[in-house]
Amino acid sequence: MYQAVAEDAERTAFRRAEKKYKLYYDAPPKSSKKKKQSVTVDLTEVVDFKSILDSYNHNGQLPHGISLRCGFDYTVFCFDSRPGFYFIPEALTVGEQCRWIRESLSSFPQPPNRTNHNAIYGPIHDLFTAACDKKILVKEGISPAAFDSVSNCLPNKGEGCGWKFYDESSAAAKSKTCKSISASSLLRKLRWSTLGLQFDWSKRNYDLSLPHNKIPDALGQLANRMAAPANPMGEEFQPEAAIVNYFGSGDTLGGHIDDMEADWSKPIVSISLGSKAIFLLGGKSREDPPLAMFLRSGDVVLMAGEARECFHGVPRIFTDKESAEVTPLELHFSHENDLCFLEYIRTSRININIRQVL
Ligand SMILES: O=C(O)CCC(=O)C(=O)O
Ligand SMILES: [Fe+2]
Repeated sequence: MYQAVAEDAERTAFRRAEKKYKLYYDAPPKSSKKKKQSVTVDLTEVVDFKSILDSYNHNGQLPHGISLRCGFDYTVFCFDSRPGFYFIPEALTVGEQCRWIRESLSSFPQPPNRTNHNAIYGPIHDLFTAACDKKILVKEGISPAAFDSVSNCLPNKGEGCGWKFYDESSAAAKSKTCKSISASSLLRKLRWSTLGLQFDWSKRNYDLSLPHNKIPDALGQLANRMAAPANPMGEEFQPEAAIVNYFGSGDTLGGHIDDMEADWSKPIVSISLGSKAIFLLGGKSREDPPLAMFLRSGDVVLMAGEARECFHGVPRIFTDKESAEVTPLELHFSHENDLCFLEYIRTSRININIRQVL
């Protein structure tokens, strides 16, 4: 039975590629002081658009099967075998990357935007600030007398969810008698937030009846500027929704197709921030062997037209110091007020993908 499941899991070319690049650890070290070592992966087949850009700028040459789209104020690469897919390396300046990292952590998870935490805790306000301030989220419902010392309590705007942030010291007592979780571990477990028209993960569709704010104008403008190569006739792209994915070490995004938007000629504009990742771009069937490529902080990918029908996913992010390639972000987040952002992004990746839904 187990054998059958294992074989099933490796059945398709897409699954095999996911498995090839996924993070595995060597057997645990004998001495507990030694850091656990990740298994070395053969990365020779991973397309590296950064080095393609460098050598193109140096000698004007491109590898076989990759071409350039001209006429934009940024460099756009395409795969000849995947029409509708566009790769814009280094599309965002470091300053822009830091701006969107800040927004992704401190404002995008704010209600009415929903996150993966909604299902358990209801809407949570100010998670990032609470994590920086080392607060604890505590389930309400025990004797308030025990909490005379509670200070700086954030207002609980939950829909009857009964969870509130408390200072660590006051929560220590409270946690003995009821459920609690630290804000920093909630931040680590943040996997997605949804902006604009709300995507309902349980139904895998947009729920237009859910309360929502328009996606921020500046994000819409950025998406529109980046979407130009996928809008050759200059048609309007209406950024109506965005899904923000948060990845920590070992997190992956399994192969999928985004098929809940009405007009597939419109691009999905996908922005990478933080640690380097491997992106797999398959074909229309999971049987088609996917192309693997690195995604770095500041890269933008567009999927439009035929590429909208292609399976894709993220089997790996690199969080070790040598491979994450986040030094420019570290230098930018050097002010003492930025320590929380710095600490988060050193070992995490954020992806913002912006969509026209209707
Ligand atoms: O994280 C990425 O680069 C891809 C995200 C994605 O495909 C999605 O959210 O649908
Ligand atoms: Fe996707």
